[in-house]
Amino acid sequence: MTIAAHPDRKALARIGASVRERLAGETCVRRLPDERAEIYAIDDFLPVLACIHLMAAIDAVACPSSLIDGTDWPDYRTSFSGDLDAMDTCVQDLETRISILTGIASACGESAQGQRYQCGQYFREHCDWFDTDSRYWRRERHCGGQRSWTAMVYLNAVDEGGLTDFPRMELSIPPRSGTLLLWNNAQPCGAPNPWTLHAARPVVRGVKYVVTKWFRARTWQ
Ligand SMILES: O=C(O)CCC(=O)C(=O)O
Ligand SMILES: [Fe+2]
Repeated sequence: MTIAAHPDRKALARIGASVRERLAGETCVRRLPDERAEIYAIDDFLPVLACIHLMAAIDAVACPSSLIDGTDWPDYRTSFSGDLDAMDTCVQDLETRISILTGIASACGESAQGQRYQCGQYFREHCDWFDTDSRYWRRERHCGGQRSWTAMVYLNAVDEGGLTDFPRMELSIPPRSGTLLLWNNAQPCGAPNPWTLHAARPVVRGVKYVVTKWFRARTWQ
């Protein structure tokens, strides 16, 4: 596919530039050391009490995780997950913090999804951007289109394992309570960025909790 042909490319290039500019002015934000993808970490993004509340909220909704393409590959994503209550004030506070930081309208974000990995559980290598040649894209293109940025907050530290790896760049991020990881799923030109391939490695000791917000190029519905 030529660069110009990627769906939502112009919107993604515009969103990328405005988030980049905004983050550049934030001293608390550190960019991970690889030019091939824009990945940022912000420590102490969420207070401990909010993390504790959100872990309990995840326990209340967690069911075996599914995959966006609707396939049932039992070994691909073994975690438990669920959409968090949009009326929960902690969830709203998290969403507001992310929108203030990034400047991306909350309306472009999918429901906040909580995820729990128990011992041995993982999420194998995947990209968060959509494969626009797939069947599921016929549905997703009408629901806000391509994914722009991913914002994921770790709610706790894990005794062993549970790292988020970007294997194509040899980056490894250990979970830490309250740290936000933020990455652009697109390249500066707005085409999907294959370097953003990532995985949640198996938890070896402990339990891991995260909340993920995936943003779209347009309003999510
Ligand atoms: O749990 C992780 O470290 C990664 C989760 C993830 O890839 C996602 O929510 O899209
Ligand atoms: Fe992901």
